[in-house]
Amino acid sequence: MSSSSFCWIISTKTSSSSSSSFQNSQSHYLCPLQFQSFPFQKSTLNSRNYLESHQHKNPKNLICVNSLQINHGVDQILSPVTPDEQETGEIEEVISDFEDDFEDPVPFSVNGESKREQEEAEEEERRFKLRNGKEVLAEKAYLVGVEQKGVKVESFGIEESLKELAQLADTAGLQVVGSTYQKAGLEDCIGSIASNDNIIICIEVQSIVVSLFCSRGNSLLAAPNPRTYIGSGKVSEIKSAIHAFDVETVIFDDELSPGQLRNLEKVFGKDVRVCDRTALILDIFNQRAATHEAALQVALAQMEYQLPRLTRMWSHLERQAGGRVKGMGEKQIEVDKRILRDQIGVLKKELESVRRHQKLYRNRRVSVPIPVVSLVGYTNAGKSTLLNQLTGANVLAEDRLFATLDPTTRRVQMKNGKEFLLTDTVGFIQKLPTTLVAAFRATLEEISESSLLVHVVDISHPLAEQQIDAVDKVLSELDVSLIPMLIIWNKVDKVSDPEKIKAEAKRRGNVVCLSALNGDGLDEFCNAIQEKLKDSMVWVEALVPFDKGELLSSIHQIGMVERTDYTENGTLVKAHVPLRLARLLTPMRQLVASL
Ligand SMILES: Nc1nc2c(ncn2[C@@H]2O[C@H](COP(=O)(O)OP(=O)(O)OP(=O)(O)O)[C@@H](O)[C@H]2O)c(=O)[nH]1
Ligand SMILES: [Mg+2]
Repeated sequence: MSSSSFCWIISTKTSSSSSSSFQNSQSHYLCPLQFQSFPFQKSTLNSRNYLESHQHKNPKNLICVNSLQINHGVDQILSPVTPDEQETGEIEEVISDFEDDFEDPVPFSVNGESKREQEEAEEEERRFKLRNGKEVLAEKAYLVGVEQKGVKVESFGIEESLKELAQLADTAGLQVVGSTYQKAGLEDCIGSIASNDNIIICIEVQSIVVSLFCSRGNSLLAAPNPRTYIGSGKVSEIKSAIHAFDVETVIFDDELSPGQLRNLEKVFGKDVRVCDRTALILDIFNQRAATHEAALQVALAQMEYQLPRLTRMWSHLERQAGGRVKGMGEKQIEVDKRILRDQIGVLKKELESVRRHQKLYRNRRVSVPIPVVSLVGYTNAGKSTLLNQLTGANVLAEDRLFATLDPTTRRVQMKNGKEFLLTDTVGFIQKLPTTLVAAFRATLEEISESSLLVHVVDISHPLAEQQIDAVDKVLSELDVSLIPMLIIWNKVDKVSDPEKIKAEAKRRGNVVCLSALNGDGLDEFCNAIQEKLKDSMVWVEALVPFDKGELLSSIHQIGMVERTDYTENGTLVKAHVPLRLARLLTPMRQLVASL
């Protein structure tokens, strides 16, 4: 084993003081380690990708230990051992200490070369993604997040937020090649070995490579850096990642100021696009907008986002003029901003006219006073699946973020013949950009005009509670707090203990468990809707003349009739009805009073 064990130190310093300090102290460690130094890799990159890009080994033989574990990682793996202990079993035991974080190692391939080639081909194949029905080569994206000191992580942790950002990037058709974040307390985690350095240590033990990696760039950010949002160590780390993986887009998990965006673009170079979560979401919305109204809303939101960020023209002009030509650039940028402002004005007018049209349509619908129930919830919670299941609609429902952008309304007929309208609309997400909420305000107006909100929760999601908080936050911005709400715990078929979840739902009240996918719990859902709607209805007693038969059937269809008596002047009805129907019945209610 000793003959096959060696260590790679990837260090920011050339032949590396870290390598020699490591080498000096290694004689009594595990086995004689051979060192190979690679200058200026400075990242907490996924070491599998790093080694893959440098073609050292079949990367499937890598085991990665993340930077948090490096403290005990170095000590344990490189702890002094006697020659007798240099047996496989001993080594395996060391490795198994980390097994929670290890990926299953794949046996080393004898035919490593061809396997790697095949994997490279597969990797290249995976880069082809469908975008607007066309196959395109996915851009390579690198994700960056920041966990700020003192800011209570009230909802999503930084790792979960980055995971979601990766899903968003995938939805946008990008290929995520790595990610990093800035967090507290890692600066001394590799102690004397790399006190001034960023290093990745990879140790091959038999056919398995254990890789330890750490970066000084992980130091704590007390507050976002006003110039670059992240610290300078992190900036250099990302630059290295850009080189190592040929990154084309760097995506930040938080909204960057125009200045930060500009500075980062300068540092990372002209071939790298820098964007933030907001721009990524806008891009997804742009790809997915199916109706004219949605397309206009997204275009408007994109332009408003771009206006303060117009930077490209600067550098383009500077290059053309062979240096910074202040007056010229300023003039051009002002011209560009004016053009953009004009376009925004045109879009706003067009959008207004589309909305007027929509409102007319909605008002026509209001004249049939069927209660409107709106589905709201986190993206991917199952809203469209529920609408499809209840109404036989064919709304696109898929395991992707933001599958739905445009509202769809369908009539639901319950078993007892009662009816309501169910509206499915755009899902919410944490850190939803305010520009986007504003742009979609008109779409979301549907929500504010409904009699009941149904908050659909994916209860099988590990972050269900945090998603609920994120949805409540957006709803509070929409001023819909007066509308009654029913909570649905969807995807109960996916949880490990459905009975426990159902018992908890019962204990809380106001919560219905169901599976929109297989239809379990739909009857309870409809009953709960009816109960809730009744709460939002008003009690009326009206004498409906015989020639107003259609009103009587509306009362039966959408209201809850307690009693009917036939008199010689018409039908005396006592019922709960939606407010709008109650208004239509006003003259007939007065007739009762005069009886
Ligand atoms: N197992 C299981 N999967 C479900 C259930 N409901 C929905 N899904 C799946 O969850 C994914 C998302 O469903 P959608 O209905 O598109 O979710 P959505 O809330 O409309 O999402 P957006 O339109 O993105 O806001 C799809 O793959 C569905 O098949 C359920 O009850 N059980
Ligand atoms: Mg949907």
